[in-house]
Amino acid sequence: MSTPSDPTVRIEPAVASTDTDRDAVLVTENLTKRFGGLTAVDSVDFTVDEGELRCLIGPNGAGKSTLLELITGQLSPTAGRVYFDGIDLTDVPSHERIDAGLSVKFQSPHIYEALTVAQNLQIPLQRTDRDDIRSAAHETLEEVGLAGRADAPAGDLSHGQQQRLEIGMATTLEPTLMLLDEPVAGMSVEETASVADLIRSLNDDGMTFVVIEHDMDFVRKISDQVTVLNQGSIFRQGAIEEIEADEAVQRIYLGEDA
Ligand SMILES: Nc1ncnc2c1ncn2[C@@H]1O[C@H](COP(=O)(O)OP(=O)(O)OP(=O)(O)O)[C@@H](O)[C@H]1O
Repeated sequence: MSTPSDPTVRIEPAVASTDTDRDAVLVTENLTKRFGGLTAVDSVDFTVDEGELRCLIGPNGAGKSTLLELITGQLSPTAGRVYFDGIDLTDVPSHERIDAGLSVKFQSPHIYEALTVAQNLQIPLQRTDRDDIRSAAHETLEEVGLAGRADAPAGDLSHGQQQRLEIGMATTLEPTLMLLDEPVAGMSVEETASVADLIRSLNDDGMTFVVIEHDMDFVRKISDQVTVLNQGSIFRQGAIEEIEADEAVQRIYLGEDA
């Protein structure tokens, strides 16, 4: 568990979930979100262990983004709890969850187009206690394959390069868990392959991931374990081969009742 770098951040009381496994990084219990009469996330018990690279898939409107926003704190649940490293974060604001080791990259890039690539990386690094911000930014540029573009305005990068830059910005905080919402949407085959390589290499180095994705070729490249969400509930969980061969999963994607 990362220690909050900001001394003003207090995450207490530290209430361990009864269902938290020793190696579980993320546990949701009975997590529920209603929008009026619509239950977007319905009593979800979702566990991710340390070191996992879990993909979260499901048809449009299944509740994937809502679940992610409940985990990051962008949304408050109607019911249920969110535990991170055994600590109850349900009522902790989202910026404090970042300090606790939870990073998120939303679907559209959130970068500063007028700043250079290196300057963009320096922004999150200022949140850390590192005193070698310039060299840390360059290390990350190497990692995300953008070393040659350090001085280019971020707005000049391709869509795929911007996504890699933003993943790099999130990794500078050395999160315990990285959440990515459709990281390869709108990318070329080559760009998708480079993001897949980056995620795999960060995961090989020990970073835990939850990745929401529709592109099944990409899911196959990066993940062995997949969770399928349908109508707000966990529908299936298992190895990618089993999930793809599951006729009930195929039916929900066709909009048929399973
Ligand atoms: N702020 C909101 N207000 C009302 N309804 C919402 C809100 N956000 C999401 N919903 C509804 O909740 C359900 C789940 O939406 P969500 O975006 O989480 O699904 P998703 O699985 O991420 O879909 P997609 O793959 O299309 O992005 C949908 O029916 C959606 O219309």
